[in-house]
Amino acid sequence: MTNIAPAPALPGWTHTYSGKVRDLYVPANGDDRFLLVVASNRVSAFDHVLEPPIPGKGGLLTELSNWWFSRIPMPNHLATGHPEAPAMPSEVADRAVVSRRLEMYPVECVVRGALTGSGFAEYQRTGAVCGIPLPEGIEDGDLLDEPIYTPAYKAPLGEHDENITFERSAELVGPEVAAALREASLRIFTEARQLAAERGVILADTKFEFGRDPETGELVLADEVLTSDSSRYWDASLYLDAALDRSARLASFDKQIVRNWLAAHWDRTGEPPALPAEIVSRTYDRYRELFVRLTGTEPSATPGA
Ligand SMILES: N#Cc1c(N)ncnc1-c1cnn(CCN2CCOCC2)c1
Repeated sequence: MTNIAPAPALPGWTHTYSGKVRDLYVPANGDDRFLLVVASNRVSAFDHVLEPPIPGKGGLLTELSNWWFSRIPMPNHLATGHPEAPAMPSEVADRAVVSRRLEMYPVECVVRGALTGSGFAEYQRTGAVCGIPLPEGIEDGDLLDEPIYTPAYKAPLGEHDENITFERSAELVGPEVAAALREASLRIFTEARQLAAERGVILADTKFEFGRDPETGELVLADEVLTSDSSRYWDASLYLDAALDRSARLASFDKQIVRNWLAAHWDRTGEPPALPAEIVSRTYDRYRELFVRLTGTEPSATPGA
């Protein structure tokens, strides 16, 4: 994976981890109850972090995730209003959250309302996804009659997550927690899909992460929720236009522009080429379009900020 720029030093916080697109910090005073999750402007595709960053992306996705958190009726990891939460560093205030530090479950809780990507690939190989048998004849991008829960084992950074069966997830986290993860994931997906549909947007699939609060023991929704990085969203009118080819119908509101440009300009050997300015701006515009469609408002942060 491309060497990523070092995470910025933030007063009062110690950098502890960098993923493809996010950086994590713990309080410098050793308080292990909190975590700072900073969304970078980095964009990744084909397991590479690309250059240049997309100005405004981190702030927009953080705002969208927080918008969803406020509409999902279950405990979440945000430490907003916690009397002892450390201060938010002003340098990243528009693209970070101070969160409760949880005991994270090693399960990516994926819910699919349509079949594409790794789920469709597994279906083509086996006729099933995560041990769930599906009818014959499903084509890439087809909507499923009912959403399916298709968990994955959270692989270490740089490795691919591994689709697992529900039974395997129960071996990893215990049967009660596995059932609670499945129930919560399907419930949240169903409600979010309905809200998106009312706005002309198809929520095709998404990935949730949960943890256990060490103080209360409760199940807590963590990470980012229902963003363009953790989900596939399609425009409903395009999806239903049979005159369009598949790629146009499945025009997602995320980095598909980046993937398409890379597919045409990179042979997947060596490091990927830098993205042209036009691709950077068009990608931001797609993130912004989804934000406006779902929330009905413009994102607070602007790319130049
Ligand atoms: N959100 C959140 C959150 C939270 N609220 N509490 C504890 N951990 C996390 C968290 C966020 N991302 N990751 C994956 C990165 N891990 C870093 C360590 O190594 C394994 C991967 C964990």
